[in-house]
Amino acid sequence: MAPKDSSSAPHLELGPESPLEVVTRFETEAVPFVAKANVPSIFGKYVVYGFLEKMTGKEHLAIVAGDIDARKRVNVRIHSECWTGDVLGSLKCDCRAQLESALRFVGEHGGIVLYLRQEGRGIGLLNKLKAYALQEQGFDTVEANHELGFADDLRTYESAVEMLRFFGIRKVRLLTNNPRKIHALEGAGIHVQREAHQLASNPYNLKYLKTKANKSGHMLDFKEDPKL
Ligand SMILES: Nc1nc2c(ncn2[C@@H]2O[C@H](COP(=O)(O)OP(=O)(O)OP(=O)(O)O)[C@@H](O)[C@H]2O)c(=O)[nH]1
Ligand SMILES: [Zn+2]
Repeated sequence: MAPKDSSSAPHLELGPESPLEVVTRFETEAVPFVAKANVPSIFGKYVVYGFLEKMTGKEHLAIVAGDIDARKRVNVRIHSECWTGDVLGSLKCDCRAQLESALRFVGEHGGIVLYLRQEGRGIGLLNKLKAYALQEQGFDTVEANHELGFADDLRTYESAVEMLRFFGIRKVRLLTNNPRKIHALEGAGIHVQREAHQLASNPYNLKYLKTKANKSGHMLDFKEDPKL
């Protein structure tokens, strides 16, 4: 079956696949592709593909650099929205540093940054601010979520999987320290080779990073600065 709007489908080198898989790729109703445009940025030149998660109305983005050859392993970063980090440059987390590093990496080597609109590990920005207020009273990231009645991490990666399928991608070099992202993709049949994605810590995010490592299973290798 032909894509609904063949002019908007990406120009990709695709590997051999069954007609069923082709249909599946273009009939992804849950998170359909909506629009794309060139976006040159201070980090590189990208084509930004927009997708709509119909169930929630969330607008997810695939920030693509270079030509994607879906027969090969593709560099991918899955980034969850963090307004405080991404926009404000907050030092309380490592999000902005990771986003910039990933954008530069794919800008140089080719690949995709999936920008998922699941702020605050899925609790939303206002609840994240409430969690930050609790953290000022001594709670760590996980305890603050629990205090507010949320689980540790509400995020899911089905939309990321659908977006990767849109591009026909089956093998990724995933820039992450988060085992949940790896399990989510592998559970969906995508082969994952992990690329560590750890940036330098600072005095404001050290506790946050240690909580990631100690409570959320993140694969972080701390070289503690004795001055911190
Ligand atoms: N609830 C909550 N969310 C936070 C806090 N600090 C940062 N976040 C959110 O955590 C998410 C970080 O997502 P990612 O950049 O994908 O990072 P990650 O899940 O730690 O995994 P990797 O960076 O891939 O290893 C963003 O949605 C942030 O808004 C916090 O204190 N509480
Ligand atoms: Zn952040």
